[in-house]
Amino acid sequence: MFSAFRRKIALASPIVSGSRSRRLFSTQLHNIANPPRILVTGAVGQIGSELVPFLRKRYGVNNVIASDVSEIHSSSAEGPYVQADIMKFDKLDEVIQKHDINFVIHLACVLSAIGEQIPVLALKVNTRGIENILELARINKLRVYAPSSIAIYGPTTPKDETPQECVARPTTIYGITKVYTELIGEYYHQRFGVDFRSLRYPGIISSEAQPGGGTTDYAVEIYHEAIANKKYTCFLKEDTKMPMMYMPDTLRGTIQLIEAPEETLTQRSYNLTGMSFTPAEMAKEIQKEIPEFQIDYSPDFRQAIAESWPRSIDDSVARRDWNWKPEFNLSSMTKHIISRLREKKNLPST
Ligand SMILES: NC(=O)C1=CN([C@@H]2O[C@H](COP(=O)(O)OP(=O)(O)OC[C@H]3O[C@@H](n4cnc5c(N)ncnc54)[C@H](O)[C@@H]3O)[C@@H](O)[C@H]2O)C=CC1
Ligand SMILES: CC(=O)[C@H](N)C(=O)O
Repeated sequence: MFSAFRRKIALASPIVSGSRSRRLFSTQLHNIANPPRILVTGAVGQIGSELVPFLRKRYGVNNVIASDVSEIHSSSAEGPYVQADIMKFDKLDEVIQKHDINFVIHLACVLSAIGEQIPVLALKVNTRGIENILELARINKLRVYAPSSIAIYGPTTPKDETPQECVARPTTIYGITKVYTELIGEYYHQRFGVDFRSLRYPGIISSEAQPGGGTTDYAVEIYHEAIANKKYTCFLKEDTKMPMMYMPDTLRGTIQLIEAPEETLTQRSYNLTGMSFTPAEMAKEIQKEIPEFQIDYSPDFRQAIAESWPRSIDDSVARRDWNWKPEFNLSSMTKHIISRLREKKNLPST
């Protein structure tokens, strides 16, 4: 009876062993003759709006299909775009078949601050989204990259130089869903051979795209306000140190991980960081470029979230396994962003 049951299950969902499946599911991304066919979910968000053009430059415009629940897509991301809700399995399946997708970059999510305002939305979008993507990956033999976050860590995690492997008991709904993302991704990898990879991004800072409702958003808003109004009211206390990374490093690190040969990887989800600083340190750096800039502080509910996360991250395992090394620090990023924002607004450089 048991063997009949096993045969039935095997027919319904063809399970393959880890090593064979890794060969089956892996696509050599840098193979020019056979480029990947990538679906990016959440493509309209902060990371997607810069990652999509970056991927298109590397793999070809028509090989990267941007998608989001939103009807509108960024003007900078010109190329194929599909409106698709991550909760709708059949619609996603249709897009995958129609565009011959073999790799999903899953960015659709609800970030930490919005997550604490509407926990049930974050819970649904962030868990059902990854479940749908992984199940589609299992059935269609797709690769999956889905970012995690420093939000997987919580108050009982070591705060400084948080190691790759340590206690991950977050207190935000967003963090809980990110732990789930990592674990379910690892399960699909071990059980079904899906090539699942992830990076635990710190706060991502960009000059081009606006943040989408996170706790680290102050570190993006501050530059825009410094240029527009020469002052900023920060929603975190001045001494709240957090791990961060500039977008060009994020894009480079993401490509490095997704293109890394399978045999070099010792993890499915890697710690990653660029720098760590406080709002006061960031303000000081901005004042070197804009001496009149003023900052004041009015901490809100996001202070408690920030205090539950690490102050700095140990990403030595990523450095060792696939040669990760950030290029920007607080000073070089600040100079770069301010000159970029001035350029966009046709303002003189000093
Ligand atoms: N931006 C950051 O600082 C960090 C981001 N990450 C991760 O990177 C990924 C992308 O983040 P961001 O671009 O910053 O987020 P974002 O909030 O800017 O963008 C998320 C996108 O998902 C879309 N979306 C929401 N619900 C959807 C649904 N039901 N169906 C389809 N699309 C839906 C939104 O319309 C939005 O365009 C997420 O997994 C996030 O957890 C991790 C750590 C830091
Ligand atoms: C660190 C993150 O995951 C994100 N930027 C957030 O603040 O929610």
